[in-house]
Amino acid sequence: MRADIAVLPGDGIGPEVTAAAVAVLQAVAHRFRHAFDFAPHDIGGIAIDRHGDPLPPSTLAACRRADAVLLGAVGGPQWSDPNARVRPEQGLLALRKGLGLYANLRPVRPHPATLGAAPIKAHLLSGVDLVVVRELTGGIYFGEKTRSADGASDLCSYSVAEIERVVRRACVLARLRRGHVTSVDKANVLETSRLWREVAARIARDEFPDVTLEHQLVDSMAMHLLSKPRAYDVIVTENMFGDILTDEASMLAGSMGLLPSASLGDGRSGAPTHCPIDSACAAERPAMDGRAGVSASRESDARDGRRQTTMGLYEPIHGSAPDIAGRGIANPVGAILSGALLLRHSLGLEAEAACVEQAVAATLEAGVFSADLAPNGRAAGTGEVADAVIERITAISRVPELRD
Ligand SMILES: NC(=O)c1ccc[n+]([C@@H]2O[C@H](COP(=O)([O-])OP(=O)(O)OC[C@H]3O[C@@H](n4cnc5c(N)ncnc54)[C@H](O)[C@@H]3O)[C@@H](O)[C@H]2O)c1
Ligand SMILES: CC(C)[C@H](C(=O)O)[C@@H](O)C(=O)O
Ligand SMILES: [Mg+2]
Repeated sequence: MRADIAVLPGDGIGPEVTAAAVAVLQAVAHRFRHAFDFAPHDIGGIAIDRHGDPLPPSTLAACRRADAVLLGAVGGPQWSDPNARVRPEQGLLALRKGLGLYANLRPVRPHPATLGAAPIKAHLLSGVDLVVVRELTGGIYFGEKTRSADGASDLCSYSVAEIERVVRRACVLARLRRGHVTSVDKANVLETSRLWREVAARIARDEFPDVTLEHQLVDSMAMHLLSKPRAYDVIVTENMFGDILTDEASMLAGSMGLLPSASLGDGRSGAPTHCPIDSACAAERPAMDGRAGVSASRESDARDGRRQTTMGLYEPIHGSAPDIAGRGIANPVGAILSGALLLRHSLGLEAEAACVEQAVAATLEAGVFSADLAPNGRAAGTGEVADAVIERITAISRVPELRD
């Protein structure tokens, strides 16, 4: 297969983890005889420095043309002056909005080998397997912002249609997992949350009678996520709650550096609407330790009849980590697993995606840990972790069921 992948390394550790993810995707292309073209483009702080714009029109146009976009991270102290006219983060938000990527999937499946790095008791973590579906192009992030001498405001608004489409995505995903959706809101205080709850309840009742929906207030959700994380399957929530809850959820896995994400819309403009999550949902399952394996994913292919793919943006959930940038010590696993999601959701390459996920799992099992996971032990650098994954891609691809 030929594929054009736009690569947006961004700032801080973004270029370091993106280079690792690209190296892994190149190894996949080599092993499975694909031709992936990687074209770098500026976004974020570096784009402000070079173009005066955190999302230059040339970057957005290249992303629109590409089959998929791989992004590192944006931001950093040099662009964080509160009075700055433009900020790196605006580039990322404009990209998500510009590409219509309203559903952000953030799978959380702690690997047994990294449980020791998590600040939560290990017995609470084994078997945790959840996906947060974060609404990504609405809410307070995109409402009108005002600032005057005596105050400031950020408007939070949601339309019915914005809530319907993301809740539908979550329900479709749940249907192919354990059939359970937790909708998170703040309906005891916010009007947008009361609408969210009403719409979520209607969609689940009318369109997904086979899915169990529960509602949870975001403050107590933050607590339950740590005290009973195994209770959750699919969590759907608005933009800002999803941002905060997923950084919290990274502590279930052991590090911010471990979690990948896929941001999806309805496909290219003009293309028929379909749900890429249909085919990808079961495939979220092997994300960290390969327990469900390739055969489960192939079963899902068979159910779907054919692979469904869509353009998407793939990025680790972490930021530019200015405190460790430039030292070659960042954990590239979140970026590498984002590359696996890219193979699955945008290129329809399930066996290749599972191969990357299994190679990451085998790397962690072998104790190849970056500094965030091995504070007192011998830590592997960013490139060493990537090399270890690449080595295992070759080894895993000798397993008969993974041969193409
Ligand atoms: N998607 C994105 O581009 C994105 C996401 C979050 C934050 N940011 C930006 O990043 C900048 C820094 O934000 P922050 O410090 O709040 O969050 P951060 O995610 O950059 O870092 C939080 C902590 O996690 C650690 N960390 C993050 N990723 C890691 C990795 N791969 N390996 C090892 N350790 C890792 C960092 O060292 C830091 O201690 C800000 O400008 C923020 O806006 C960007
Ligand atoms: C950098 C920032 C705009 C971004 C967000 O809040 O969406 C980040 O925190 C994330 O989680 O991707
Ligand atoms: Mg965030």
